[in-house]
Amino acid sequence: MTDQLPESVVVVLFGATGDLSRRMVLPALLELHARSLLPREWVLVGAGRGHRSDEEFAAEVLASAEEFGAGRPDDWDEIAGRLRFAGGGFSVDDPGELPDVLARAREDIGGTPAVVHFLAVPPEAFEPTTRALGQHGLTEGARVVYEKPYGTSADSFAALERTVQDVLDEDQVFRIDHFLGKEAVQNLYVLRFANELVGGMWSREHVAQVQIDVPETLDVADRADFYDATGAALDMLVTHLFQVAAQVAMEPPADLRDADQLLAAREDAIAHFRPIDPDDVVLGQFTGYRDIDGVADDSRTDTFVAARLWVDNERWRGVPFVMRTGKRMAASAQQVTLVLRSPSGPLSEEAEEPNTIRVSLTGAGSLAFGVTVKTPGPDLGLSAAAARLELDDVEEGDSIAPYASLLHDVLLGDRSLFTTASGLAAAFDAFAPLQGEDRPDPLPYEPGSWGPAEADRLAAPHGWVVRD
Ligand SMILES: NC(=O)C1=CN([C@@H]2O[C@H](COP(=O)(O)OP(=O)(O)OC[C@H]3O[C@@H](n4cnc5c(N)ncnc54)[C@H](OP(=O)(O)O)[C@@H]3O)[C@@H](O)[C@H]2O)C=CC1
Ligand SMILES: O=C1O[C@H](COP(=O)(O)O)[C@@H](O)[C@H](O)[C@H]1O
Repeated sequence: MTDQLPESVVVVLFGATGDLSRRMVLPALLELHARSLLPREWVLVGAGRGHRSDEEFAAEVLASAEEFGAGRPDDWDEIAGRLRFAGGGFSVDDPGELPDVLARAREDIGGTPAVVHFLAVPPEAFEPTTRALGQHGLTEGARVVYEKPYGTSADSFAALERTVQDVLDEDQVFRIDHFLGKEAVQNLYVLRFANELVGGMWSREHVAQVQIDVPETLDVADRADFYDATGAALDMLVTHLFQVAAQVAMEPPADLRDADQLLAAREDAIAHFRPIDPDDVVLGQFTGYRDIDGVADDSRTDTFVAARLWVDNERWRGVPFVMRTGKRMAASAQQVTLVLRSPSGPLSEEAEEPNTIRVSLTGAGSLAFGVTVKTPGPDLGLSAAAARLELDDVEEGDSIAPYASLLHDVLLGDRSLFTTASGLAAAFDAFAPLQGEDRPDPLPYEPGSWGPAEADRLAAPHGWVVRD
């Protein structure tokens, strides 16, 4: 890690016209600019297969800021002057306008700006774009950011990885999983390692079950093609939920600020994931999904997945990690819950609810303790209660969006919040049984519900903590 921003940078955003760019990447870049976290000189080159003038692209960037970011920046005219578009596609056979636009951007900035290529394109475009970067001499000294899913199976992951290693050195490669950039996901290890109150509970001695629950009310109609080819398990489980599980399960690195140690700790946790037993998985598909334009009439794609994962190491042996996510569900939440074992002693049988330590990953996050208290009054009755702390309720705190945080790390060369090749290989190995012939059929569920009732058995005996 260099720990220093480069003097100047050109960011090339492949897929700049797409959904992810509009909703997350462009607002993140503007957030970094507003917070003075970009190099003094920077240029953004949007790259795509169609054609646009720089002015047309600037209008799209502004629309993205107004819809998904902080609105029109006060210094918009200055920002607009930093935006370029390179159309005509980018392949091994034909690099389109990119080499020329990039060369002009470098000239405009002067000196030798750093270059970041951000691949916000569908997964099938990762390999051809990587090869084209090599073919057209655009890799030297550059950093290359890959979106997720980085591979869609153990085999396709390995094939992509071979191409990437052919063309790039590992320290040039940044594989994004934006859940790792969330403030609250980083807070998981701060809460644990800086507080005995939390960290003291962090093992099978005290924890009966870990829940990682990300229900979404969101629809998929505006990205049906992508979604129908992907499904909930690939889109969310083997990616975000596994990475969060690794963040929970990892052994303490000696130095949390050492990127290599943090990466190794997360990787080691994933290496202990037992391959998922298909009997420990419930897939679902919401009623009406097959009527969406772009979805096959006989689609078996899962829009819901609940799974029970076992982490075979000393700390977690025998503790189920139960995970759930889906579209068109009853509510949106992103919550990690440690469900604690019952205490021994005189009131051990009486508490209605187990103690919980709950971390919400939404926004800047929150921490809540579910405890049992005395019911106020003359008798010794017991009630369930919760104490909650907003994690951005901290003096001088100013939370940062995940993509802004991760893009900033790319500029610094800090890879600690990115995934590694061996971590992803182990994740696909644990996931593989779900891609074989034993994959369960998706069960129907009503939009606005909590998914198929069958999924409740996976969270027994406590039940899903996130509920009505
Ligand atoms: N959307 C989201 O919420 C999230 C998406 N992601 C990941 O980000 C990536 C992009 O997702 P998203 O923006 O939704 O996808 P889109 O389908 O919107 O595609 C992005 C852009 O990529 C270009 N593109 C499409 N197909 C190809 C192709 N075969 N070759 C080269 N370029 C192509 C298109 O731009 P043009 O026509 O201008 O060339 C398109 O606008 C994916 O890997 C996805 O998994 C990750 C997290 C969240
Ligand atoms: O990667 C993805 O993440 C989003 C959820 O992200 P968040 O930033 O809203 O937490 C999910 O909706 C999408 O399906 C998936 O591709």
